[in-house]
Amino acid sequence: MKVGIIGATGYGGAELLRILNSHPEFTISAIYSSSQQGKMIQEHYPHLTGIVPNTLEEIDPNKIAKDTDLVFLAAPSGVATKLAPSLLEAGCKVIDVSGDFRLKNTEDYEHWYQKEAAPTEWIEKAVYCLPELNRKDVQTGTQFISNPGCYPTATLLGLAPLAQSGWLVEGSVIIDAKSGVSGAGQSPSLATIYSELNENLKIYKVNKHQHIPEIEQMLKKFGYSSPITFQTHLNPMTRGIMATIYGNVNTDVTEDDVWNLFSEFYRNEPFVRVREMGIFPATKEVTASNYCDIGISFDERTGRVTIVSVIDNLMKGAASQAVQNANIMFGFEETAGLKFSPVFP
Ligand SMILES: NC(=O)C1=CN([C@@H]2O[C@H](COP(=O)(O)OP(=O)(O)OC[C@H]3O[C@@H](n4cnc5c(N)ncnc54)[C@H](OP(=O)(O)O)[C@@H]3O)[C@@H](O)[C@H]2O)C=CC1
Ligand SMILES: CC(=O)N[C@@H](CCC(=O)OP(=O)(O)O)C(=O)O
Repeated sequence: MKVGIIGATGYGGAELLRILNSHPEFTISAIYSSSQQGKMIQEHYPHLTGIVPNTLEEIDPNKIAKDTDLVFLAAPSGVATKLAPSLLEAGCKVIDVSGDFRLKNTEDYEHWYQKEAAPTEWIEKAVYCLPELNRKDVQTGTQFISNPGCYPTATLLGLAPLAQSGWLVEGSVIIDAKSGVSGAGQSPSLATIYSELNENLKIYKVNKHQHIPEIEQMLKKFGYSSPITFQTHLNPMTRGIMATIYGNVNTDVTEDDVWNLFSEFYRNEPFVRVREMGIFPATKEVTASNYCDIGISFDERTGRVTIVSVIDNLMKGAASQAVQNANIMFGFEETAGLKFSPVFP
């Protein structure tokens, strides 16, 4: 299967290139850039020297549809809104890693992203797929997948077992999340320069993060309908997200119930690893992999469960999850090209 990457010069695009370069089913047929056409990818990313094809091409939807079976869109929000419809109309399959097609309610998108939403007919066509929770929504013939956000991936995988169990007390969920700086992409900003980031810890987008409605949209489907408190922090590290999630459970629930729930829920999931009760994962334990690792503790004094969920934001939070979705879309083994272990230390 021939695949192309739009946004190959970005961090998410570079990870897509690295993964797809050794994928057993997909062959990279073209890489595209809106600003560096004709340049070679190694001029931008020396670590990708040797990858073929290496010349960045202009973005022409009709040509892309001729040259590829599937295109990954890894561009800033607002770009897919304009580009995805023409790629889809030209006959391409598309996986978009931006937030443009995740929210089914266009008013939510416009409120939280402060951008014009895509036309409703295309939003309806987009299948939101966090594989462990939504793989059944991808049918034979699905042409368009909207890849989940990085924070929602960590948060929803952490919360799904409890949210679906019906044990969660409405209104009790609080999520305290931290991300490495690669989550902000490659474009420099004041917040991401070394002198502002190093030896510092900053909370940002307090009660305004654009991933809040995405998390709530899924939680509602699980039967948890209250608004959540969700806060994000910029941590002085390159990769990784840790979502620390708190929620109260009904009074008759025990620690064993919580443990059995999580271990059963993820028993057959190749990319979710639940630690023993009271053992917690660290971000480095998933670096450069498609894993989401989860730790749980139940405090019987407060009736509160603490869940810690870690992912690599560029991998399970973006590129490797997009490849997992591509495997599902084409009916390949879901783990194809993704079975590598994390990099440590
Ligand atoms: N970083 C992360 O951890 C995650 C990112 N995402 C989302 O993935 C997307 C990509 O993120 P990331 O790789 O970090 O971002 P980067 O800023 O690192 O890269 C984005 C790339 O998009 C391309 N681009 C910019 N404008 C346009 C345009 N008008 N048309 C086509 N391409 C354009 C640029 O390449 P060029 O100029 O060569 O075209 C650029 O290299 C974003 O929507 C982001 O929100 C989702 C989950 C996690
Ligand atoms: C550290 C950091 O800045 N992270 C970014 C993640 C953005 C992202 O992935 O954006 P979409 O999923 O909405 O496309 C943020 O918090 O906005």
